[in-house]
Amino acid sequence: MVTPVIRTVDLRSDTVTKPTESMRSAMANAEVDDDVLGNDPTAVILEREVAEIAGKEAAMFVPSGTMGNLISVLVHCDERGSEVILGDDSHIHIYENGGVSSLGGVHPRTVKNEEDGTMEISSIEAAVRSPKGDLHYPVTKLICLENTQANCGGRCLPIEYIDKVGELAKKHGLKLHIDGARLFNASVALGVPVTRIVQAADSVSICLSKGIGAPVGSVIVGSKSFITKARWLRKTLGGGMRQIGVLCAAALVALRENVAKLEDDHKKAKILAEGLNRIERLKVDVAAVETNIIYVDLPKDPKFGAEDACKSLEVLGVLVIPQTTFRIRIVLHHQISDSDLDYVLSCFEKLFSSVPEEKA
Ligand SMILES: Cc1ncc(COP(=O)(O)O)c(C=O)c1O
Ligand SMILES: C[C@@H](O)[C@H](N)C(=O)O
Repeated sequence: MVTPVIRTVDLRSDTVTKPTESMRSAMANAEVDDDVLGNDPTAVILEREVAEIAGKEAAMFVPSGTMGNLISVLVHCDERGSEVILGDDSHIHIYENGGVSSLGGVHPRTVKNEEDGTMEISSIEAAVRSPKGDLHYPVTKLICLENTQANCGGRCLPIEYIDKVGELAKKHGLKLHIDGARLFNASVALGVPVTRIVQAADSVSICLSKGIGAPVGSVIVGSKSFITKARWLRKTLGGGMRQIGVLCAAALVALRENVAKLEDDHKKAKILAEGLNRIERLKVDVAAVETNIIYVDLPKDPKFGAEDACKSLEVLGVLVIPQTTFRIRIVLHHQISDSDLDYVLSCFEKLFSSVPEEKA
């Protein structure tokens, strides 16, 4: 008999949040206009606000972080035979369908992501290929970082590190892009303003639809000339949108109301990580939980791996996703309550406190 679901706690990602009442009201009342034929007035307000938050000249709303990264890479890598240096566990390389290559013809040159989300600076420099180099080689145009680094567990890149990569980029005449899908999480966790974190970057893609809970969208920031080129590319990719003020209004509410909630997401993540780590058969690197992402390592039981555990947790109403064969990813967000945490812990205890019955 299937245990009745007592409640549903959705920890699959911070992309699962539902628009708040204040967002829905703002959406309903948004001032709008055609953003292809002119400028949607609410989009203009949002773009100005995010450009100021990031300390960059200009900004542009895009429907997804994937499109934000793609446009940014393609603006910087505007010549055939261009190469981008990025982490081997970066979202651009792993989860964006190889768009930089398949759509942009840009060659990815991966460098190992360390556990803390960085790439060794010496390895980045060794990967740079110069236009004066060997006839066999593509030409490096861009370095991409990711802050926080999602696949390393939401780790924050230190400011000093980003500045050093920026210096390296300048030394070799390269540009620096930051995939800032969870940049607000990094800013809150580091206690450093967004402007300072991205100071060395030529462009940044900032998700509004993740931790701060907008229903849709990201914003890319950079110089005025970067955004002018980006706007053309967005249209080329079919991203020219009409009355986007409906979406931008919700994003403005997210910016103004939800950045302040991120610290609590991080606190909840730490509490849940500590609780899970107390369950004997589970292992969590609690010290590595810097923001809202937790990795839970399961016993290496081929009869009950991450996929099986996620299915069993789903029956209890806890929604999480497998990260690897024996690892589960949990992502906290502002619509998770303290009592949800207690319930999630009880479900993991129910599942893992006893050694599973030999499966028939
Ligand atoms: C680090 C990172 N970058 C980019 C993206 C892409 O954002 P979107 O899902 O809006 O395309 C995501 C996840 O969604 C992400 O986790
Ligand atoms: C899976 C990935 O694309 C998404 N950005 C997430 O973290 O949920």
